Amino acid sequence: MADIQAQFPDLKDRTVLVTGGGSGIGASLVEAFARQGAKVAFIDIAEEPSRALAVKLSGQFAHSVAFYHADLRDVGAIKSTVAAVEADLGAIRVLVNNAGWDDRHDIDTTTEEYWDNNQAINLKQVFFVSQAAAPGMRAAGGGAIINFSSIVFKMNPPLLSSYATAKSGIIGLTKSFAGRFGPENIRVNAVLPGMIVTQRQLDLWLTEDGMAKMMDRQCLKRVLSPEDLVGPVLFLASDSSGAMTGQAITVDGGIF
Ligand SMILES: NC(=O)c1ccc[n+]([C@@H]2O[C@H](COP(=O)([O-])OP(=O)(O)OC[C@H]3O[C@@H](n4cnc5c(N)ncnc54)[C@H](O)[C@@H]3O)[C@@H](O)[C@H]2O)c1
Repeated sequence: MADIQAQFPDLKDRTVLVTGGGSGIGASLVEAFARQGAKVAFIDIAEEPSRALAVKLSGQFAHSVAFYHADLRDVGAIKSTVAAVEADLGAIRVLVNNAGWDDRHDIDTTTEEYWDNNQAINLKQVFFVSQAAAPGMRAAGGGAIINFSSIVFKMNPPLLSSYATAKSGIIGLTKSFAGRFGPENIRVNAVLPGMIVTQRQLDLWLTEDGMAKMMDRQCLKRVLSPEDLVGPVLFLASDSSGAMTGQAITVDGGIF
C-alpha cells in the first residue's frame, strides 16, 4: 500500500466533490482530500457505507466530510445534489468523476435497457455532473475536473463491451471538455487505472489465477491498491499540474 505524504497547500479549504466516494478508490480519495484540509463532499448511492465513512472521517481533519445520497443515473438528482453541495460548501473547485459500475455482460444477452443503464452510470452522469459543477467553477475563477476512465478498453475485454465503450468515451469527453473549459481556467484530465484491488473486486471478479496473469503483465510486481490513485489525483487536482489539461494518465504498474 502506498504511503502518500505529499502535501498540496493550495488544496486547503478548497471545495472538492468526489462521485462514488463511499467505497473503493473513491473512499481513499475522499480521505486523501480531507487530509489535505479540503472541504470534501461525496455523492454515493450506497447509504450505509457512505454514512459510516463520513462519520469516521469527520472530526479528524480541518473540515468534516459531507455525504450526499443520490442516484447519479438521475440527471434531476445530479442537479439538485450539486446545488446542495454548493449551497453548503461553496463553489466546487475540484470535481472527481470517480463513480462507475464494472458489471460483466455478454453481447448475446445485453438488452437495450441494460445498455442504457450501463451507459447512464458509466458515461452519461460524467457529462451531467460536470455540466452542473462548471458554472460555479467558472464563477470562482477556475478549477480541475478529473475523470475516471480505465485501461480495460484497450485490452479487448470480451464481457465489458458497454463498460469499455463508456470508459473510452470518457477520454473523448475529457478532451472535448478541456477544449471547452480551458479558456475559463478549468482543467480537465483523465486517469486510467489498471488492476486496483478493492474488496468489491475481490468479492465479485478477481480470482487468484486472474490476478497472477495480470501480475505477469505488470512491470511492478506488487498488488495495486486504491491508495495508488491518491498521488496522481491530488497532483491533477492541485495547481502543481496547472499547465496540464486534456491529458490521460495511466496508473497500472506498467502493463505490457
Ligand atoms: N478497481 C479497479 O480495478 C478499476 C480499474 C479501472 C478503472 N476503475 C474505475 O475507477 C473508478 C472507481 O473504481 P472502484 O473499483 O473503486 O469502483 P466501485 O465500483 O467499487 O465504486 C464505485 C462507487 O460508485 C458508487 N455508485 C455506483 N453506482 C452509483 C449510482 N448510480 N449513483 C451513485 N453512486 C453510485 C458505488 O456505490 C461505489 O461506492 C470507477 O470509475 C471504475 O470504473 C477501477
